[in-house]
Amino acid sequence: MNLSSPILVFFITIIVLSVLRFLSRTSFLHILVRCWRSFEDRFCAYQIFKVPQFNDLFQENQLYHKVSTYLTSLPATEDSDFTNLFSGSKANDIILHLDRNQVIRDSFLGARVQWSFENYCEGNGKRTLVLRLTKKDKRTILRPYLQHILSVADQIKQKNEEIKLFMNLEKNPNENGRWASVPFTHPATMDTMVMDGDLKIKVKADLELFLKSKRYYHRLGHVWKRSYLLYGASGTGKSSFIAAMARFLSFDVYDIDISNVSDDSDLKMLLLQTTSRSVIVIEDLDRLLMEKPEDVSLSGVLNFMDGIVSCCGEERVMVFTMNSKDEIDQAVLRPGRVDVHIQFPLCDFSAFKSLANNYLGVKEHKLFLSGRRKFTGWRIKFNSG
Ligand SMILES: Nc1ncnc2c1ncn2[C@@H]1O[C@H](COP(=O)(O)OP(=O)(O)OP(=O)(O)O)[C@@H](O)[C@H]1O
Repeated sequence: MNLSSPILVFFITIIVLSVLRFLSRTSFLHILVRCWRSFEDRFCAYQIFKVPQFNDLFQENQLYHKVSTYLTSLPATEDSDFTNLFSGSKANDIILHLDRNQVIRDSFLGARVQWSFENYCEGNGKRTLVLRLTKKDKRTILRPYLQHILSVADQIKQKNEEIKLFMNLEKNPNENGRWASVPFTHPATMDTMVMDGDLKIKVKADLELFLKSKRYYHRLGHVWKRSYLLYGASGTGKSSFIAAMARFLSFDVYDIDISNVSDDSDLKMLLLQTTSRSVIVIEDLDRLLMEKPEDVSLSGVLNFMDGIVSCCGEERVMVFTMNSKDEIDQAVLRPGRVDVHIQFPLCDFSAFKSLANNYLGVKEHKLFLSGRRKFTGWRIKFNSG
């Protein structure tokens, strides 16, 4: 035995005595609790409410909607032990939805995260999505991860081309908001619209330019919106053209029924509850302005058209229809309020032949006169941009 052995024994004895003293003061359970707490302290949680609390507008949280779309697309949802099945808007379409308290794991840039659907108000089904991740990863991945989710959800929406028609059916808001939605199934597209070919190209180019002009609008300090006036006699294809525009843009349609609007602030609230990337429609604006309804004032309508209150959302196309704009005060249609005017003429013979071809597959008929196809009466006027 050399000299270091007694010193070693001395130190080992001291350590053993200290551990015994520590254990005599602290029960094993306490140690376990401490370990668990320090493990839990590493995590943080974020809640995404379906309808934000204290939101009098009952406006659905778009982040909730997009995160649900994203989670539904993950293979982990299919692998989950308990998943709800729903039919989709298309035939034979099946949608998976996680059940309450089921957990789904995902990873992003090497970090692991965990999602769960939870009810924050037992009984009435108010739902929230909870994201859990470590505090260490929070700083580096939270924002990029959420941005990633938003862009994946947008891509899924575009791929599915599933657009919705929203209608304001009742005057009083309820828990689900002011808008009721159904899948938008109007069959009109830019291809099926019968109109002057040049005009169709101009409209498509205008819409495409609008989509790319976010920076331009921001630089000028304008709300990123574009307004169209479609005018012409009844049955000349204005509503079909709105459907074709929505399909071309893959935007949802919000069709405002003024008779279900209780006052100017209700009109504002409806606009606030529309989402970005949408077409907002007021049909028969001329009738509305002539009849001067009691509930909604002219200034309420003009503010709506200016999009003053729409500054909290972006990428909106507003469409107003009229039978005729002759009697309308020019201030209502001034540039900025309405950017593009498109006239829809009565059907001429060449338009009739195209419609017969589109709807009935009749290309030639003995009653059809030969001659060049020329559409007459279509007119487009750009007020701005
Ligand atoms: N230019 C067109 N191209 C394709 N279809 C058209 C055209 N014009 C009219 N139609 C067809 O005629 C029908 C009536 O058209 P639509 O409802 O779009 O007209 P509208 O101008 O909106 O009428 P209203 O002002 O009464 O609402 C639809 O079935 C539509 O498909």
